Amino acid sequence: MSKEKTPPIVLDGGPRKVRNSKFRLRQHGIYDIAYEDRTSTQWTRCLRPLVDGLRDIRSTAPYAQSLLAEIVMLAPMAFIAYMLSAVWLSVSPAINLYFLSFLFNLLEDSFVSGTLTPEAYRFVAVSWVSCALISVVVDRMHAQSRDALRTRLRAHFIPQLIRASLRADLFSMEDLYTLFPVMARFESEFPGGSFLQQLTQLMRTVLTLLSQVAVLLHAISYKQSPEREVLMFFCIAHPMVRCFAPSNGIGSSAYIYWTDNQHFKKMKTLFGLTFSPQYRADLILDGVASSLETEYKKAANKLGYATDSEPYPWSGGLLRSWYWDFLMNITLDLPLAVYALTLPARLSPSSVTSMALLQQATSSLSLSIGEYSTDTSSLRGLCSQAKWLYDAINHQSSMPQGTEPFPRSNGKPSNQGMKISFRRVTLRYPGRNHDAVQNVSFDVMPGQLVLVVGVNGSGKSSMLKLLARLFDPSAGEILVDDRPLKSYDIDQLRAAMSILSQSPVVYPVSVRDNLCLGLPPTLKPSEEQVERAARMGGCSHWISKLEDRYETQLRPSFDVDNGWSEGVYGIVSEDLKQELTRHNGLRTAISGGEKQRLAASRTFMRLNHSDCRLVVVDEATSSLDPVAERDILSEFRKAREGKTMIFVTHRFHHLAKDADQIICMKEGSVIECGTHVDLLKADGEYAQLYNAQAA
Ligand SMILES: Nc1ncnc2c1ncn2[C@@H]1O[C@H](COP(=O)(O)OP(=O)(O)OP(=O)(O)O)[C@@H](O)[C@H]1O
Repeated sequence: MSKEKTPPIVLDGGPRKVRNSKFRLRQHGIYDIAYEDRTSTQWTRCLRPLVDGLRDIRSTAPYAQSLLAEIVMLAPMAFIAYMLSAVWLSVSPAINLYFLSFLFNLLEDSFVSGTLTPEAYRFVAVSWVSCALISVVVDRMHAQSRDALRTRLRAHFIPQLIRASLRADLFSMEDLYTLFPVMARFESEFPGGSFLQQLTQLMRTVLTLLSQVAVLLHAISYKQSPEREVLMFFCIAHPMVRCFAPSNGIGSSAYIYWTDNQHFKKMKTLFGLTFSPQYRADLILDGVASSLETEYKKAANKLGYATDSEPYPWSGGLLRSWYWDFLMNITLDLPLAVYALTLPARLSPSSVTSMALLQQATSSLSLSIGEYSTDTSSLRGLCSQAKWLYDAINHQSSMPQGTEPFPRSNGKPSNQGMKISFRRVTLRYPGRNHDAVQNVSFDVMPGQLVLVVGVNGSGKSSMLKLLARLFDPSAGEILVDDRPLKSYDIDQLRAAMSILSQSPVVYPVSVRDNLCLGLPPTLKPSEEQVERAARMGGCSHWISKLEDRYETQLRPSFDVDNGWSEGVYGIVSEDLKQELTRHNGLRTAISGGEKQRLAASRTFMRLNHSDCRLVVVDEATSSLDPVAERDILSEFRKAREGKTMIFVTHRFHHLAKDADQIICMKEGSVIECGTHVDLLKADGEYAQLYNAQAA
């Protein structure tokens, strides 16, 4: 066995300037970091972010204003309770500080006069305790009103985001997470909630700071000069240093980071493969599973001890220069030390109370200022969050939306199939260097049964995607009922189409809901109607074997956040774990063929109960046994009345003779078009494909 060489330890590198680049680079373990070089204009280094920030705030503040107004209107009482409680929680530290300084002043007076005033002590004690009690009650009120507001926010904004998201075209889908401010688990998703929280946080920090400064000034104003000035200086020295210290080693600039380390990338990929359920079966079937551990170990060994934690400002290599931390520490403790050292020379009761006050004041003020310096940058974030939410809600698809109703009221009666015309249509997918559909022209007349055939990758499915307007042609035009496809209201047009795709999906809902999704919202299908659709799609048999039949919850095709809320916090007993399992819904997995039958039944449900004028079946029976395939296709043929039907299939022998038109595609182009008899006579590509099947 060959002995692996121990890899070297990689230390962080300091900043380095890249020639002809406006970026500076530094290294953090396996990561490269790039940030903007601002050293040439030193004075703008501090001002620039401030000016940029103000400019941003100016442009985005109207969004924040609208969002705030919308939140207030949603739940005025909860909002008032939330804000009032926030105000109390902000000023209560200052009130405590006030009582503390009051107490110290009482102490001083007692020392000087030699008499105690019990009423005054009682007053301070009662007020202090009451203040703490009020804070407990207000804390609860704050949490309750926050929860009430969040519930309203979710109910109000999520439907708007759903609508906007479903309007997005496939090009924007790639940016879905950038466009839509919903990334976390559904349970923690409250659009506008973090805006509200940050707004309150900001308000609380400013109020806390102001009230503490006011109380301190009030307390210090009782002292004699120069003690008053010394106290003042000591109180603000540390918070000021804290305020001006850069937040990390690259100042306040934003930065990017990446890694080209192949070993790390391999480890990440192997980890992802192992823990994503989608790959589990394939890993086992392909015999890859057994080698994953060894491969991971090999990659980890090659990576060695290089730091692979992501470069956040608080990780070692990116910390600010050491002297800032030194200055912070020394300003925190030194004033107190100096004060204490000089104390014996002028010992007085007043000096003792001053020291205690100084200690309390310095630490609480510096804490507030620390929070303040973090929160001011979030004023900018706060406004842009509001903008993000509104931008998402108002997101428009990059495909222009038509307004013409479908079917047109003055057009053909809706019991006729759809007429479809392709006119020199070309489609090139973004980032591809060849056309998936090239200069294609044909007409499908209302009510025709059309067969689209061709070898893999010849552009059949792409043509259907164009028809459903998942993509728009790069050139040419598509007409529906002699009007441009683009001119129609896309939702109404899609409602008149039923497309059964190559890889149908199972939704994370019950069998019944899987069948009924996509029906007009007002329709409440009866038990018989659901069972009939299931029968037509060949599902009755396997559904009858399920314990909960139509109510069985199905395991989805993709692991999406589907609202199955569950969780464990901390270490729980076995009994608790079992109780949780009892509450978790169990989801049933179904086979590939059953999925296709389910999807076919869903299509039949739509055919039977909605105004559907075009049915497209795209290679949707590939996992079915020949008998099931024949039965389903025959059900489709029976349901032809008043509909145009397009079948895309590689196994077309039992459809060919019934087809009014066969379109044969190759490399994105239509190379033959006609009836089965015509095309066999022509003895071209179609005849070859047909004869290959018959053989
Ligand atoms: N979303 C996409 N993005 C980029 N290229 C795509 C996309 N979908 C398909 N293609 C490419 O377009 C070409 C045509 O693919 P299409 O799926 O339309 O062929 P097909 O005839 O339906 O194939 P099959 O019979 O295998 O289903 C192929 O080269 C394919 O790689």
